[in-house]
Amino acid sequence: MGKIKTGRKAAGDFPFGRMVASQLRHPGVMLPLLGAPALAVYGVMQGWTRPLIGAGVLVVVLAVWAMRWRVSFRNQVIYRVKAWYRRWFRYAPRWWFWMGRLGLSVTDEMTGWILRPRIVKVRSTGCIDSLLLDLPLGVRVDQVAEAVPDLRHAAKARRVSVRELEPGLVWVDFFTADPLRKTIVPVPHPARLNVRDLDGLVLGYCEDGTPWQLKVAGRHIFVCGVSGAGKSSVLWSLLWSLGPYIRAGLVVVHGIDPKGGMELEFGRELFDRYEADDYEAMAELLEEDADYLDDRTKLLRGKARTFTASQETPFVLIVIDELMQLTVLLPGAEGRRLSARIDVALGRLLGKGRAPGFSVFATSLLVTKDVVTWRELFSTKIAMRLDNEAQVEMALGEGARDLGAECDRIPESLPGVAYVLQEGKREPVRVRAAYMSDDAIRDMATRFTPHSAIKSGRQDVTLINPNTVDGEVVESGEAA
Ligand SMILES: Nc1ncnc2c1ncn2[C@@H]1O[C@H](COP(=O)(O)OP(=O)(O)OP(=O)(O)O)[C@@H](O)[C@H]1O
Repeated sequence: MGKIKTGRKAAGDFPFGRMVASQLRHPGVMLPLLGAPALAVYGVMQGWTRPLIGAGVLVVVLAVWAMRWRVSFRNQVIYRVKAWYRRWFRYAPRWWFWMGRLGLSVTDEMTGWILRPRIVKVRSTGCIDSLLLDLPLGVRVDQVAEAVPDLRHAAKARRVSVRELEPGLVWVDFFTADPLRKTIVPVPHPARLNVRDLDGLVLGYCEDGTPWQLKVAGRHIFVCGVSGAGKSSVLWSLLWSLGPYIRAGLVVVHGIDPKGGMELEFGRELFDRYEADDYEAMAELLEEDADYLDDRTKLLRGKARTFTASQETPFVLIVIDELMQLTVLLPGAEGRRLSARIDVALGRLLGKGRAPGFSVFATSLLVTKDVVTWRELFSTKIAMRLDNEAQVEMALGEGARDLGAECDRIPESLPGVAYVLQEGKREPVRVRAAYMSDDAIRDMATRFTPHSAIKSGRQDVTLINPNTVDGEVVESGEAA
Protein backbone atom coordinates (compact mmCIF):
# COMPACT_ATOMS: atom_id res chain seq x y z
CA MET A 1 0.00 0.00 0.00
CA GLY A 2 1.29 3.46 -0.94
CA LYS A 3 2.10 6.03 1.64
CA ILE A 4 0.44 9.41 1.92
CA LYS A 5 2.79 12.38 1.88
CA THR A 6 1.88 15.40 3.94
CA GLY A 7 5.24 17.13 3.76
CA ARG A 8 7.18 14.88 6.13
CA LYS A 9 7.09 11.16 6.65
CA ALA A 10 5.30 10.68 9.96
CA ALA A 11 2.68 8.36 11.27
CA GLY A 12 2.69 5.37 8.97
CA ASP A 13 0.15 4.35 6.39
CA PHE A 14 -3.06 4.64 8.32
CA PRO A 15 -4.81 7.86 7.11
CA PHE A 16 -6.31 8.63 10.52
CA GLY A 17 -2.88 8.64 12.16
CA ARG A 18 -1.64 10.79 9.32
CA MET A 19 -4.49 13.21 9.79
CA VAL A 20 -3.89 13.59 13.50
CA ALA A 21 -0.14 13.99 12.96
CA SER A 22 -0.72 16.61 10.29
CA GLN A 23 -3.06 18.58 12.53
CA LEU A 24 -0.76 18.46 15.52
CA ARG A 25 2.04 19.99 13.49
CA HIS A 26 -0.03 23.11 12.84
CA PRO A 27 0.18 25.98 15.32
CA GLY A 28 -3.47 26.77 14.59
CA VAL A 29 -4.40 23.56 16.37
CA MET A 30 -1.47 23.19 18.70
CA LEU A 31 -1.67 26.59 20.40
CA PRO A 32 -5.27 26.27 21.61
CA LEU A 33 -4.77 22.58 22.47
CA LEU A 34 -1.66 23.17 24.51
CA GLY A 35 -2.65 26.61 25.76
CA ALA A 36 -5.79 25.47 27.60
CA PRO A 37 -4.06 22.72 29.67
CA ALA A 38 -1.10 25.03 30.34
CA LEU A 39 -3.48 27.66 31.69
CA ALA A 40 -5.21 25.06 33.84
CA VAL A 41 -1.87 23.89 35.28
CA TYR A 42 -0.88 27.49 35.95
CA GLY A 43 -4.21 28.15 37.68
CA VAL A 44 -3.92 25.13 39.92
CA MET A 45 -0.31 25.85 40.88
CA GLN A 46 -0.26 29.68 41.05
CA GLY A 47 -3.86 30.53 41.77
CA TRP A 48 -6.68 31.66 39.43
CA THR A 49 -6.52 35.41 40.05
CA ARG A 50 -4.26 36.33 37.13
CA PRO A 51 -5.88 34.02 34.55
CA LEU A 52 -9.29 35.36 35.59
CA ILE A 53 -8.13 38.99 35.35
CA GLY A 54 -6.58 38.23 31.93
CA ALA A 55 -9.78 36.57 30.74
CA GLY A 56 -11.87 39.47 32.07
CA VAL A 57 -9.72 42.05 30.23
CA LEU A 58 -9.96 39.99 27.06
CA VAL A 59 -13.74 39.77 27.35
CA VAL A 60 -14.06 43.52 27.92
CA VAL A 61 -11.79 44.35 24.96
CA LEU A 62 -13.75 42.00 22.71
CA ALA A 63 -17.09 43.35 23.94
CA VAL A 64 -16.07 46.97 23.29
CA TRP A 65 -14.71 46.01 19.87
CA ALA A 66 -17.92 44.15 19.03
CA MET A 67 -20.16 47.01 20.10
CA ARG A 68 -18.11 49.87 18.70
CA TRP A 69 -16.77 48.38 15.45
CA ARG A 70 -19.24 45.67 14.51
CA VAL A 71 -18.05 45.01 10.97
CA SER A 72 -14.40 44.89 11.91
CA PHE A 73 -15.18 42.56 14.86
CA ARG A 74 -17.17 40.28 12.59
CA ASN A 75 -14.40 40.14 9.96
CA GLN A 76 -11.42 39.95 12.28
CA VAL A 77 -12.79 37.80 15.10
CA ILE A 78 -15.97 35.94 14.26
CA TYR A 79 -15.03 34.94 10.73
CA ARG A 80 -11.49 33.98 11.75
CA VAL A 81 -12.68 31.81 14.61
CA LYS A 82 -15.24 30.28 12.31
CA ALA A 83 -12.58 29.62 9.64
CA TRP A 84 -10.36 27.97 12.25
CA TYR A 85 -13.17 25.79 13.51
CA ARG A 86 -14.36 24.83 10.06
CA ARG A 87 -10.85 24.02 8.90
CA TRP A 88 -9.83 21.77 11.74
CA PHE A 89 -13.11 20.24 12.77
CA ARG A 90 -15.02 20.05 9.52
CA TYR A 91 -12.75 19.86 6.50
CA ALA A 92 -9.32 18.65 7.67
CA PRO A 93 -10.54 15.39 9.23
CA ARG A 94 -12.36 14.40 6.05
CA TRP A 95 -10.20 15.98 3.38
CA TRP A 96 -7.83 13.11 2.64
CA PHE A 97 -10.69 10.71 2.50
CA TRP A 98 -12.69 12.92 0.13
CA MET A 99 -9.75 13.50 -2.18
CA GLY A 100 -9.05 9.80 -2.36
CA ARG A 101 -12.67 8.91 -3.02
CA LEU A 102 -12.96 11.51 -5.78
CA GLY A 103 -9.83 10.29 -7.51
CA LEU A 104 -7.95 13.52 -6.91
CA SER A 105 -4.69 11.80 -6.10
CA VAL A 106 -1.54 10.70 -7.87
CA THR A 107 1.02 8.09 -6.89
CA ASP A 108 4.64 9.02 -7.11
CA GLU A 109 6.40 6.26 -9.00
CA MET A 110 9.73 6.72 -7.27
CA THR A 111 8.63 6.89 -3.67
CA GLY A 112 5.23 5.21 -3.84
CA TRP A 113 3.74 8.15 -1.95
CA ILE A 114 0.17 9.12 -2.64
CA LEU A 115 -0.12 12.85 -3.26
CA ARG A 116 -3.40 14.71 -2.79
CA PRO A 117 -4.52 18.37 -2.88
CA ARG A 118 -3.57 19.94 0.43
CA ILE A 119 -5.53 22.60 2.31
CA VAL A 120 -3.33 25.68 2.63
CA LYS A 121 -5.78 28.18 4.03
CA VAL A 122 -9.45 28.44 4.95
CA ARG A 123 -11.53 31.61 4.94
CA SER A 124 -15.08 31.78 6.22
CA THR A 125 -17.80 34.35 6.02
CA GLY A 126 -21.41 34.07 7.08
CA CYS A 127 -22.27 32.01 4.03
CA ILE A 128 -19.10 30.69 2.39
CA ASP A 129 -16.17 28.52 3.37
CA SER A 130 -13.30 29.04 0.94
CA LEU A 131 -10.50 26.49 0.92
CA LEU A 132 -7.21 27.28 -0.79
CA LEU A 133 -5.76 24.08 -2.19
CA ASP A 134 -2.22 23.31 -3.21
CA LEU A 135 -2.46 20.86 -6.10
CA PRO A 136 0.27 18.25 -6.46
CA LEU A 137 1.81 17.83 -9.89
CA GLY A 138 -0.53 15.56 -11.80
CA VAL A 139 -3.80 16.93 -10.40
CA ARG A 140 -5.22 19.63 -12.66
CA VAL A 141 -7.65 22.47 -11.93
CA ASP A 142 -10.20 21.06 -14.35
CA GLN A 143 -10.13 17.76 -12.44
CA VAL A 144 -11.06 19.65 -9.29
CA ALA A 145 -13.76 21.51 -11.25
CA GLU A 146 -15.14 18.19 -12.49
CA ALA A 147 -15.38 16.96 -8.92
CA VAL A 148 -17.61 19.90 -7.94
CA PRO A 149 -20.91 17.92 -7.84
CA ASP A 150 -19.28 15.28 -5.60
CA LEU A 151 -17.69 17.87 -3.34
CA ARG A 152 -21.08 19.51 -3.01
CA HIS A 153 -22.54 16.19 -2.06
CA ALA A 154 -19.75 15.39 0.39
CA ALA A 155 -19.83 18.78 2.13
CA LYS A 156 -23.63 19.06 1.93
CA ALA A 157 -23.09 22.50 0.49
CA ARG A 158 -25.69 24.48 -1.40
CA ARG A 159 -23.23 25.16 -4.21
CA VAL A 160 -19.53 24.67 -4.82
CA SER A 161 -17.34 26.61 -7.20
CA VAL A 162 -13.68 26.47 -8.13
CA ARG A 163 -11.48 29.42 -9.09
CA GLU A 164 -7.82 29.31 -9.96
CA LEU A 165 -5.60 31.66 -7.98
CA GLU A 166 -2.37 30.85 -9.77
CA PRO A 167 -0.91 27.72 -11.37
CA GLY A 168 -1.16 24.93 -8.81
CA LEU A 169 -3.31 26.90 -6.35
CA VAL A 170 -7.11 26.91 -6.44
CA TRP A 171 -9.83 28.24 -4.22
CA VAL A 172 -12.78 25.92 -3.67
CA ASP A 173 -15.80 27.83 -2.38
CA PHE A 174 -18.40 25.92 -0.38
CA PHE A 175 -21.58 28.00 -0.28
CA THR A 176 -23.26 26.95 2.92
CA ALA A 177 -26.10 29.47 3.21
CA ASP A 178 -27.86 31.70 0.69
CA PRO A 179 -28.03 35.38 1.62
CA LEU A 180 -29.97 35.99 -1.59
CA ARG A 181 -33.06 34.12 -0.48
CA LYS A 182 -34.64 37.20 0.98
CA THR A 183 -35.95 40.03 -1.15
CA ILE A 184 -33.48 42.90 -1.11
CA VAL A 185 -34.58 46.47 -0.58
CA PRO A 186 -32.85 49.26 -2.54
CA VAL A 187 -29.51 50.13 -1.03
CA PRO A 188 -29.35 53.66 0.50
CA HIS A 189 -27.56 56.31 -1.52
CA PRO A 190 -24.11 57.43 -0.35
CA ALA A 191 -23.95 60.58 1.75
CA ARG A 192 -22.01 62.42 -0.94
CA LEU A 193 -22.26 62.05 -4.67
CA ASN A 194 -19.17 61.54 -6.70
CA VAL A 195 -19.28 60.88 -10.41
CA ARG A 196 -16.49 58.38 -9.93
CA ASP A 197 -19.06 56.19 -8.19
CA LEU A 198 -20.54 55.54 -11.63
CA ASP A 199 -17.72 52.99 -11.71
CA GLY A 200 -19.46 50.96 -9.01
CA LEU A 201 -23.16 51.54 -8.43
CA VAL A 202 -24.72 49.24 -5.87
CA LEU A 203 -27.66 47.31 -7.32
CA GLY A 204 -28.09 44.58 -4.74
CA TYR A 205 -25.96 41.91 -3.13
CA CYS A 206 -23.60 39.14 -4.21
CA GLU A 207 -23.78 35.60 -2.98
CA ASP A 208 -20.95 36.20 -0.52
CA GLY A 209 -22.97 38.94 1.15
CA THR A 210 -20.96 41.82 -0.32
CA PRO A 211 -22.68 44.62 -2.27
CA TRP A 212 -23.19 43.96 -5.96
CA GLN A 213 -21.46 46.85 -7.67
CA LEU A 214 -22.08 47.48 -11.33
CA LYS A 215 -19.77 49.66 -13.34
CA VAL A 216 -21.97 51.66 -15.63
CA ALA A 217 -19.61 54.35 -16.95
CA GLY A 218 -17.77 53.01 -19.96
CA ARG A 219 -19.90 49.89 -20.13
CA HIS A 220 -22.73 48.61 -22.27
CA ILE A 221 -24.96 46.35 -20.26
CA PHE A 222 -27.08 43.49 -21.52
CA VAL A 223 -29.57 41.68 -19.30
CA CYS A 224 -31.25 38.50 -20.45
CA GLY A 225 -33.67 36.15 -18.79
CA VAL A 226 -36.97 34.40 -19.33
CA SER A 227 -40.23 36.18 -18.62
CA GLY A 228 -40.53 36.73 -14.88
CA ALA A 229 -36.79 36.33 -14.26
CA GLY A 230 -36.68 39.82 -12.78
CA LYS A 231 -34.96 41.78 -15.57
CA SER A 232 -36.86 44.90 -14.64
CA SER A 233 -35.54 44.76 -11.07
CA VAL A 234 -32.00 45.14 -12.45
CA LEU A 235 -33.16 48.13 -14.50
CA TRP A 236 -34.97 49.86 -11.63
CA SER A 237 -32.17 49.16 -9.16
CA LEU A 238 -29.78 50.79 -11.58
CA LEU A 239 -32.04 53.81 -12.00
CA TRP A 240 -32.43 54.00 -8.23
CA SER A 241 -28.65 54.17 -7.83
CA LEU A 242 -28.46 56.77 -10.57
CA GLY A 243 -31.37 58.78 -9.14
CA PRO A 244 -29.36 61.54 -7.39
CA TYR A 245 -27.14 61.93 -10.45
CA ILE A 246 -30.20 62.19 -12.70
CA ARG A 247 -31.67 64.80 -10.37
CA ALA A 248 -28.42 66.77 -10.42
CA GLY A 249 -28.15 66.69 -14.20
CA LEU A 250 -24.97 64.63 -14.22
CA VAL A 251 -26.73 61.70 -15.88
CA VAL A 252 -29.51 61.77 -18.46
CA VAL A 253 -31.53 58.70 -19.33
CA HIS A 254 -33.27 57.99 -22.61
CA GLY A 255 -35.91 55.28 -22.42
CA ILE A 256 -37.29 53.04 -25.14
CA ASP A 257 -40.07 50.69 -24.18
CA PRO A 258 -41.31 48.79 -27.23
CA LYS A 259 -43.80 46.96 -25.01
CA GLY A 260 -45.97 50.05 -25.13
CA GLY A 261 -44.68 51.56 -21.90
CA MET A 262 -45.69 48.58 -19.77
CA GLU A 263 -42.46 48.86 -17.82
CA LEU A 264 -40.80 52.25 -18.17
CA GLU A 265 -43.98 54.32 -17.83
CA PHE A 266 -43.79 53.90 -14.03
CA GLY A 267 -40.65 56.00 -13.96
CA ARG A 268 -41.55 58.30 -16.85
CA GLU A 269 -40.28 61.47 -15.12
CA LEU A 270 -36.75 60.09 -14.90
CA PHE A 271 -36.34 59.95 -18.66
CA ASP A 272 -35.04 62.90 -20.53
CA ARG A 273 -36.34 61.35 -23.74
CA TYR A 274 -38.84 58.56 -23.88
CA GLU A 275 -40.54 56.50 -26.61
CA ALA A 276 -43.12 53.83 -25.95
CA ASP A 277 -45.51 53.76 -28.93
CA ASP A 278 -43.96 54.73 -32.20
CA TYR A 279 -41.28 52.38 -33.58
CA GLU A 280 -40.19 54.97 -36.13
CA ALA A 281 -39.61 57.44 -33.28
CA MET A 282 -37.61 54.77 -31.42
CA ALA A 283 -35.34 54.31 -34.45
CA GLU A 284 -35.00 58.08 -34.71
CA LEU A 285 -34.11 58.40 -31.04
CA LEU A 286 -31.32 55.86 -31.42
CA GLU A 287 -30.06 57.53 -34.59
CA GLU A 288 -30.09 60.94 -32.94
CA ASP A 289 -28.24 59.51 -29.98
CA ALA A 290 -25.65 58.05 -32.34
CA ASP A 291 -25.27 61.51 -33.96
CA TYR A 292 -25.12 63.12 -30.53
CA LEU A 293 -22.38 60.66 -29.64
CA ASP A 294 -20.41 61.65 -32.74
CA ASP A 295 -20.77 65.32 -31.79
CA ARG A 296 -19.71 64.58 -28.21
CA THR A 297 -16.66 62.71 -29.49
CA LYS A 298 -15.63 65.76 -31.54
CA LEU A 299 -16.29 68.04 -28.57
CA LEU A 300 -14.07 66.00 -26.26
CA ARG A 301 -11.38 65.18 -28.81
CA GLY A 302 -7.98 66.15 -27.53
CA LYS A 303 -9.41 67.35 -24.21
CA ALA A 304 -9.79 64.19 -22.17
CA ARG A 305 -9.08 60.54 -22.79
CA THR A 306 -11.33 59.34 -20.02
CA PHE A 307 -14.80 60.72 -19.68
CA THR A 308 -15.91 62.54 -16.54
CA ALA A 309 -19.60 63.35 -16.29
CA SER A 310 -20.51 66.96 -15.70
CA GLN A 311 -23.63 69.02 -16.22
CA GLU A 312 -22.22 70.33 -19.48
CA THR A 313 -21.45 66.84 -20.71
CA PRO A 314 -23.69 64.49 -18.74
CA PHE A 315 -23.36 60.77 -18.87
CA VAL A 316 -26.05 59.41 -21.21
CA LEU A 317 -27.73 56.08 -20.48
CA ILE A 318 -29.94 54.64 -23.19
CA VAL A 319 -32.37 52.09 -21.81
CA ILE A 320 -34.09 49.62 -24.12
CA ASP A 321 -36.53 47.35 -22.36
CA GLU A 322 -36.93 44.28 -24.54
CA LEU A 323 -34.57 44.55 -27.46
CA MET A 324 -36.18 41.54 -29.15
CA GLN A 325 -39.29 43.58 -29.89
CA LEU A 326 -37.20 45.95 -31.97
CA THR A 327 -34.77 43.61 -33.66
CA VAL A 328 -36.94 40.68 -34.76
CA LEU A 329 -40.58 41.29 -33.95
CA LEU A 330 -41.44 44.41 -35.95
CA PRO A 331 -44.01 43.28 -38.54
CA GLY A 332 -43.87 43.54 -42.33
CA ALA A 333 -41.42 45.09 -44.76
CA GLU A 334 -41.57 48.43 -42.97
CA GLY A 335 -40.77 46.63 -39.70
CA ARG A 336 -37.72 44.97 -41.25
CA ARG A 337 -36.56 48.34 -42.58
CA LEU A 338 -36.90 49.86 -39.11
CA SER A 339 -35.12 46.92 -37.50
CA ALA A 340 -32.22 47.39 -39.90
CA ARG A 341 -32.03 51.12 -39.01
CA ILE A 342 -32.15 50.27 -35.32
CA ASP A 343 -29.40 47.69 -35.73
CA VAL A 344 -27.12 50.18 -37.47
CA ALA A 345 -27.77 52.90 -34.87
CA LEU A 346 -27.14 50.43 -32.06
CA GLY A 347 -23.93 49.27 -33.71
CA ARG A 348 -22.76 52.89 -33.89
CA LEU A 349 -23.58 53.46 -30.22
CA LEU A 350 -22.09 50.21 -28.98
CA GLY A 351 -18.98 50.45 -31.11
CA LYS A 352 -18.01 53.92 -29.96
CA GLY A 353 -20.03 54.69 -26.89
CA ARG A 354 -17.60 54.07 -24.07
CA ALA A 355 -15.15 56.92 -24.16
CA PRO A 356 -17.59 59.83 -24.69
CA GLY A 357 -19.87 58.84 -21.81
CA PHE A 358 -22.65 56.91 -23.51
CA SER A 359 -23.92 53.55 -22.32
CA VAL A 360 -26.62 51.28 -23.62
CA PHE A 361 -28.61 49.17 -21.19
CA ALA A 362 -30.74 46.58 -22.98
CA THR A 363 -32.87 43.69 -21.77
CA SER A 364 -34.03 40.71 -23.77
CA LEU A 365 -35.85 37.45 -23.34
CA LEU A 366 -33.60 35.71 -25.84
CA VAL A 367 -29.89 35.97 -26.55
CA THR A 368 -29.64 34.46 -30.00
CA LYS A 369 -27.58 36.26 -32.61
CA ASP A 370 -30.61 37.36 -34.64
CA VAL A 371 -32.07 39.03 -31.55
CA VAL A 372 -28.85 40.65 -30.35
CA THR A 373 -26.73 41.19 -33.43
CA TRP A 374 -24.11 43.10 -31.46
CA ARG A 375 -23.90 40.67 -28.53
CA GLU A 376 -20.13 40.87 -28.31
CA LEU A 377 -20.21 44.66 -28.04
CA PHE A 378 -22.06 44.56 -24.73
CA SER A 379 -19.19 44.61 -22.27
CA THR A 380 -21.24 43.56 -19.22
CA LYS A 381 -23.63 40.68 -19.49
CA ILE A 382 -26.09 39.79 -16.78
CA ALA A 383 -27.77 36.42 -17.18
CA MET A 384 -30.88 35.73 -15.12
CA ARG A 385 -33.07 32.63 -15.16
CA LEU A 386 -32.68 30.96 -18.56
CA ASP A 387 -34.22 27.87 -20.14
CA ASN A 388 -31.18 25.78 -20.88
CA GLU A 389 -27.40 25.51 -20.75
CA ALA A 390 -27.01 26.61 -24.37
CA GLN A 391 -28.65 29.96 -23.55
CA VAL A 392 -26.26 30.39 -20.63
CA GLU A 393 -23.25 29.90 -22.87
CA MET A 394 -24.69 32.30 -25.43
CA ALA A 395 -25.36 34.89 -22.76
CA LEU A 396 -22.13 34.75 -20.79
CA GLY A 397 -19.73 33.10 -23.20
CA GLU A 398 -18.30 29.66 -23.71
CA GLY A 399 -17.46 27.76 -20.56
CA ALA A 400 -19.46 30.06 -18.26
CA ARG A 401 -21.85 27.27 -17.31
CA ASP A 402 -18.96 25.00 -16.27
CA LEU A 403 -17.49 27.83 -14.25
CA GLY A 404 -20.66 27.96 -12.19
CA ALA A 405 -23.22 30.15 -14.02
CA GLU A 406 -26.18 27.87 -13.41
CA CYS A 407 -28.82 30.24 -14.79
CA ASP A 408 -30.91 27.28 -15.94
CA ARG A 409 -31.11 26.19 -12.29
CA ILE A 410 -32.26 29.48 -10.80
CA PRO A 411 -35.65 28.63 -9.31
CA GLU A 412 -38.76 30.60 -10.24
CA SER A 413 -39.05 31.46 -6.58
CA LEU A 414 -35.92 33.64 -6.79
CA PRO A 415 -36.66 36.39 -9.32
CA GLY A 416 -33.95 39.02 -9.50
CA VAL A 417 -31.15 36.44 -9.08
CA ALA A 418 -28.53 36.53 -11.84
CA TYR A 419 -25.02 35.54 -12.75
CA VAL A 420 -22.68 38.26 -13.84
CA LEU A 421 -19.15 38.30 -15.12
CA GLN A 422 -17.16 40.86 -13.19
CA GLU A 423 -14.12 42.68 -14.41
CA GLY A 424 -10.90 40.77 -13.97
CA LYS A 425 -12.64 37.58 -12.89
CA ARG A 426 -13.19 34.50 -15.00
CA GLU A 427 -15.77 33.00 -12.71
CA PRO A 428 -19.34 34.30 -12.80
CA VAL A 429 -20.70 35.80 -9.60
CA ARG A 430 -24.23 35.07 -8.38
CA VAL A 431 -26.07 38.23 -7.44
CA ARG A 432 -29.56 39.49 -6.67
CA ALA A 433 -30.94 42.88 -7.57
CA ALA A 434 -32.97 44.92 -5.14
CA TYR A 435 -36.70 44.91 -5.72
CA MET A 436 -38.86 48.00 -6.13
CA SER A 437 -42.64 47.88 -6.17
CA ASP A 438 -44.62 49.95 -8.67
CA ASP A 439 -45.34 52.53 -5.98
CA ALA A 440 -41.67 52.71 -4.99
CA ILE A 441 -40.76 53.32 -8.65
CA ARG A 442 -43.34 56.11 -8.96
CA ASP A 443 -42.05 57.63 -5.75
CA MET A 444 -38.46 57.41 -6.98
CA ALA A 445 -39.39 59.06 -10.29
CA THR A 446 -40.97 61.99 -8.46
CA ARG A 447 -38.05 62.28 -6.09
CA PHE A 448 -35.36 62.22 -8.74
CA THR A 449 -37.03 64.10 -11.57
CA PRO A 450 -34.17 66.10 -13.08
CA HIS A 451 -33.89 69.61 -11.66
CA SER A 452 -33.06 70.94 -15.02
CA ALA A 453 -34.73 71.00 -18.36
CA ILE A 454 -31.71 69.51 -20.01
CA LYS A 455 -32.47 68.77 -23.56
CA SER A 456 -29.89 66.47 -24.97
CA GLY A 457 -30.59 67.48 -28.56
CA ARG A 458 -27.01 67.40 -29.81
CA GLN A 459 -24.24 69.26 -28.07
CA ASP A 460 -26.12 72.44 -27.21
CA VAL A 461 -26.79 71.13 -23.73
CA THR A 462 -28.13 73.91 -21.58
CA LEU A 463 -28.56 73.47 -17.91
CA ILE A 464 -30.83 75.31 -15.59
CA ASN A 465 -29.97 73.83 -12.28
CA PRO A 466 -30.66 75.48 -8.97
CA ASN A 467 -28.05 73.32 -7.31
CA THR A 468 -24.50 74.45 -7.04
CA VAL A 469 -22.56 71.60 -8.44
CA ASP A 470 -18.83 71.88 -8.51
CA GLY A 471 -18.58 69.56 -11.45
CA GLU A 472 -17.72 66.50 -9.46
CA VAL A 473 -19.06 66.46 -5.99
CA VAL A 474 -22.58 67.27 -4.94
CA GLU A 475 -24.03 66.94 -1.49
CA SER A 476 -26.69 64.29 -1.80
CA GLY A 477 -28.96 66.34 0.42
CA GLU A 478 -28.87 69.05 -2.20
CA ALA A 479 -29.00 66.70 -5.11
CA ALA A 480 -31.76 64.49 -3.86
N1 LIG B 1 -35.21 41.41 -7.38
C1 LIG B 1 -36.40 40.89 -7.08
N2 LIG B 1 -36.67 40.49 -5.83
C2 LIG B 1 -37.86 39.96 -5.50
N3 LIG B 1 -38.87 39.78 -6.39
C3 LIG B 1 -38.68 40.17 -7.65
C4 LIG B 1 -37.44 40.74 -8.07
N4 LIG B 1 -37.53 41.01 -9.38
C5 LIG B 1 -38.74 40.63 -9.76
N5 LIG B 1 -39.45 40.12 -8.73
C6 LIG B 1 -40.81 39.57 -8.79
O1 LIG B 1 -40.92 38.82 -10.00
C7 LIG B 1 -41.94 39.35 -10.83
C8 LIG B 1 -41.49 39.35 -12.28
O2 LIG B 1 -40.39 40.21 -12.39
P1 LIG B 1 -40.12 41.13 -13.68
O3 LIG B 1 -41.37 41.70 -14.20
O4 LIG B 1 -39.02 42.03 -13.32
O5 LIG B 1 -39.60 40.05 -14.68
P2 LIG B 1 -39.09 40.31 -16.15
O6 LIG B 1 -37.92 39.45 -16.35
O7 LIG B 1 -38.93 41.77 -16.39
O8 LIG B 1 -40.32 39.72 -16.96
P3 LIG B 1 -40.90 40.19 -18.36
O9 LIG B 1 -39.84 39.91 -19.38
O10 LIG B 1 -42.10 39.32 -18.52
O11 LIG B 1 -41.22 41.65 -18.23
C9 LIG B 1 -42.21 40.76 -10.30
O12 LIG B 1 -43.53 41.14 -10.45
C10 LIG B 1 -41.86 40.65 -8.84
O13 LIG B 1 -42.97 40.20 -8.11
